[in-house]
Amino acid sequence: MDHFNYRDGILHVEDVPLSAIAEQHGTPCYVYSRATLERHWHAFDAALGDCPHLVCYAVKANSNIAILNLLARLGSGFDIVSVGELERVLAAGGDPSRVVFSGVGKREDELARALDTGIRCFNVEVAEELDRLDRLAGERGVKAPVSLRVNPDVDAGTHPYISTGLSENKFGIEVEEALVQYRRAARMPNLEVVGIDCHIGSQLTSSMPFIDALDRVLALVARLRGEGIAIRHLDLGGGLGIRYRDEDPPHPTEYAEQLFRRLGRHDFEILIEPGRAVAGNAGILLTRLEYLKANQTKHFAIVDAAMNDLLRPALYGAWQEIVPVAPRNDVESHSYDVVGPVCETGDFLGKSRELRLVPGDLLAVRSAGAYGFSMSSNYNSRPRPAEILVDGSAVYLIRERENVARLFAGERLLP
Ligand SMILES: Cc1ncc(COP(=O)(O)O)c(C=O)c1O
Ligand SMILES: N[C@@H](CCCC[NH3+])C(=O)O
Repeated sequence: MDHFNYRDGILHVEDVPLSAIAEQHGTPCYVYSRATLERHWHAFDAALGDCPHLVCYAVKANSNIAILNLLARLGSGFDIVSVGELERVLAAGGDPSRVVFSGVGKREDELARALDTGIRCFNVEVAEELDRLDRLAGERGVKAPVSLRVNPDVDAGTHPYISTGLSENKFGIEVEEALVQYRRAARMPNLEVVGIDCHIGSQLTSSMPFIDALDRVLALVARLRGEGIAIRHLDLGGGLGIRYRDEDPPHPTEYAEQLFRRLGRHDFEILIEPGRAVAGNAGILLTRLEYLKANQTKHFAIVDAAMNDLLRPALYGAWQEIVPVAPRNDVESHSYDVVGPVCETGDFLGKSRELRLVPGDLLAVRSAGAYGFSMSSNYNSRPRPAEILVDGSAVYLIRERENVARLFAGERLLP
C-alpha cells in the first residue's frame, strides 16, 4: 500500500494533505511516512526469515534521530561511517551492540569511541586500521571485533559515483590481500575476527552483481576456514535499489531468496545494510513555486528548494519525479526545468517536466527520503529545511528549519 496518495485532488502523506503541512510548517521541508519506513524495514527483516540475521540500517541515508529511534524500536541494527553517526544512533536509543562501523578513513578518536561503546563489529577497509584497532583495544584491555570489507571487483552496473566494489574504487581490500590481512588479524592479540563484509555499490537494480560478489566472498571464506580463521557472520552490505522512475529492482524477498539459493546450507549469521531501500520512497521534498520565467528556448519553474536541499539531481544527474500537490487543469502545460534559487547552473531538481503551474503552487519531489536531507548543505547561506514525520493523521516536526542567525554562530571576527 502506498502512503503517498491523492485524495480529493490533494496529495496526502498517510492521512495528512501536504497543503496542510506547508501551511503549518512552511516550505521547503522534507516529509516522511512512518508507515512506509517501517514497512520497508520489516520487508528486509521478514525476507531473512528464520536465518539468524541483523538488519543494520545504513544511517547515512537518513540520519534524523526520530527515524533512527523508530528503527531502533523495531530492533534494527545500524551501519555507521563516522563517530557523528554513532552519536546519533546512541542519542536515538540505538543499541551499540547492533552497530557495525564501515568506512575507509576511520580516525583514531572514532575507533576509540566505538570501542568504548562496545559496537558489534568494525568493518575494516585498510590494512593499517587493524594495527590501530589492535593497539587501541589493547590499551583498553578489550578485544575488537573485526571483519574485513572485501572488494570483490564486480561491476554493480550503477552510476560510477556510487559504485564501490570495483578495484578502481577506494573501498575495501582486494581478495588476495584480504587473505593476507585476515591471517595478520587472526594473530593480533587484541582483535577477534568475527565476520566478513562486502558492499559493492548503491541503487543496484538487479541481483546478479550481488550474487557474483557473494560467490567471490564465499570462495574466500572457504580458504579462511580452511586455515582455521572463524568467519561467523556474512555482512552483505546494502545497495538494493528503488524505483525512482521505471527501474524494477528486486523486492527484498526476491533478493534474499537468490542469496539463500546461492548460500545453500550454511551456518552464518547474515547482516545486511540497506539504506536507500528503507528510507528512499518513504519521503518527499515539499517545495513551493516562487516564479515562472520563460525565454526563447526554455520555461523555468523557480521553486524555493534547491541543490543545497536535495543534491542528487545536481551531483549525479539523478531523476526524481516531481508532482503537483494539487494538480490543476486551468492553465497551459509546459515543459519546465524545475530550478532553485542557488547560483549554480547545476541547481535543478528536474529538467523538461511537463507541468501545469501557477506561482504559489506546491510541488513534491518524490523518492527523497534517502540521501536527501542527509546530503543537504548551507550553500548560499541557505538554512536547511525542516523535517516532518507523518504517522496516520499525526504530524511531528522532527527537525526545525534552521535559524539563519545560527548559520554563522561558530564564526569569529578578527580582534
Ligand atoms: C558500507 C555501506 N553500507 C551500506 C550502504 C547503504 O547503501 P544503500 O543506501 O544503497 O542501501 C552504503 C552506501 O552505499 C555503504 O557504503
Ligand atoms: N548518496 C548516493 C548514494 C551513496 C551511497 C553511499 N555509499 C545517492 O544519493 O544515490
